[in-house]
Amino acid sequence: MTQPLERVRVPSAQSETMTDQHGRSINYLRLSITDRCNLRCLYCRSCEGLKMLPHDQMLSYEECLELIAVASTLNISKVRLTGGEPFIRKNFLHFLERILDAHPQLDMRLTTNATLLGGKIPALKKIGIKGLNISLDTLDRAKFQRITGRDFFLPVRGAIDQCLDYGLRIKINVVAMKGINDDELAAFIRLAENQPLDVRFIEFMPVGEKTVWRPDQVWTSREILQQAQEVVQLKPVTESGKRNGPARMFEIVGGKGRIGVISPMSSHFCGQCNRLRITPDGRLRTCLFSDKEYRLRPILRSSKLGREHLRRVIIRAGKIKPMGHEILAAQGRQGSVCRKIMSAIGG
Ligand SMILES: Nc1nc2c(ncn2[C@@H]2O[C@H](COP(=O)(O)OP(=O)(O)OP(=O)(O)O)[C@@H](O)[C@H]2O)c(=O)[nH]1
Ligand SMILES: C[S@@+](CC[C@H](N)C(=O)[O-])C[C@H]1O[C@@H](n2cnc3c(N)ncnc32)[C@H](O)[C@@H]1O
Ligand code: SF4
Ligand code: SF4
Repeated sequence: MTQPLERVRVPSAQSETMTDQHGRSINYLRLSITDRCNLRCLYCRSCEGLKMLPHDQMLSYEECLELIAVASTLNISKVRLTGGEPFIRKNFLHFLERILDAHPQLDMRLTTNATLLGGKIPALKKIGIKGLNISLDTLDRAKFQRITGRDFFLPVRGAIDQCLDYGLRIKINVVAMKGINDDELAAFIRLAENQPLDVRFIEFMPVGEKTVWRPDQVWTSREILQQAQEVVQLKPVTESGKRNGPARMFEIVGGKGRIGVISPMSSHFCGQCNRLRITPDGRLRTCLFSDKEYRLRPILRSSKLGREHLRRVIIRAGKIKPMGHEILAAQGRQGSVCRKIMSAIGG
């Protein structure tokens, strides 16, 4: 249950670490810079007739920079840029440069479908990007077209090889779906065995009111790991120090890369959740699964309300961040857990 915002006390220190009512430290922001995408992935935004945000409702790069500046005063040390497809937004590379110029210490990450990466990899490297999370749910060209609605498998596959040539660290995100890509486990394992990259299988989540998700399509992490162990020997990666996120990673004995699982459906990691999300129209979403959002854009655009006000709203909202698995449990096993679609949240 959430508390009304006005009852939450906010300390007035200039730089502070955010901790929520469950004792979770918040130090990671996922900033979605667009709801637009050149793919139509069936698990994310397959529905026809999607309404896109008008441009004037999307945060400008200046407003995003202001948000990142405010986040850095709250000891947010990691910012992931996502979308929609972030590379679809004009002057995105220049925006990345501006972020790193202003915040050289920031751990800045990107999640992309890699369709538009071709030719940009040397520039990314020069800007100081060390790695990319790339979505790829199949190693088969025809199936790629069936899942994403577009025939862009070859450019994506090429971009992954080019990233590796340039020494960028690659994590491949595979949405694990029974009846769709569960016949490709061995092929993905071979990819991680032969290349120095991570392949992470994400359990299919029922996000978006028109989701095509069905419970019988969830290919669980437990099943994936059991099946993987029939193909290769796996050694759990034990995290030294603080937990780095929801993925559980495994080395492939004798291989170059690793495989991992992200299990939002079967073994929730909400107790360690350290993240906030900002939607492209500047709404703070404190949990992926909760449609409760806090409108930051009017504050950013106000001539009267300043940075301190923005900080306070973020701190107050962060304080009452929900436990997403409780929302999922309350929703039952049939429908979607939240109304907004993934491409409008950022994953
Ligand atoms: N339910 C839930 N799913 C998440 C959360 N974070 C990530 N995921 C899922 O995992 C996917 C992969 O996330 P990425 O964008 O690659 O980011 P990440 O897992 O934080 O990546 P790293 O920081 O590299 O570990 C997301 O798109 C979501 O589908 C979370 O907080 N809650
Ligand atoms: C919304 S996309 C945005 C970034 C970029 N367009 C991409 O695909 O990497 C971020 C991540 O969300 C994941 N995702 C989208 N819908 C999902 C769902 N229903 N269940 C699990 N993961 C999902 C995608 O696989 C992707 O890795
Ligand atoms: S998962 Fe990414 S690439 Fe696929 S439709 Fe969603 S936003 Fe686009
Ligand atoms: S479901 Fe919500 S609380 Fe749980 S890990 Fe995801 S964002 Fe965090």
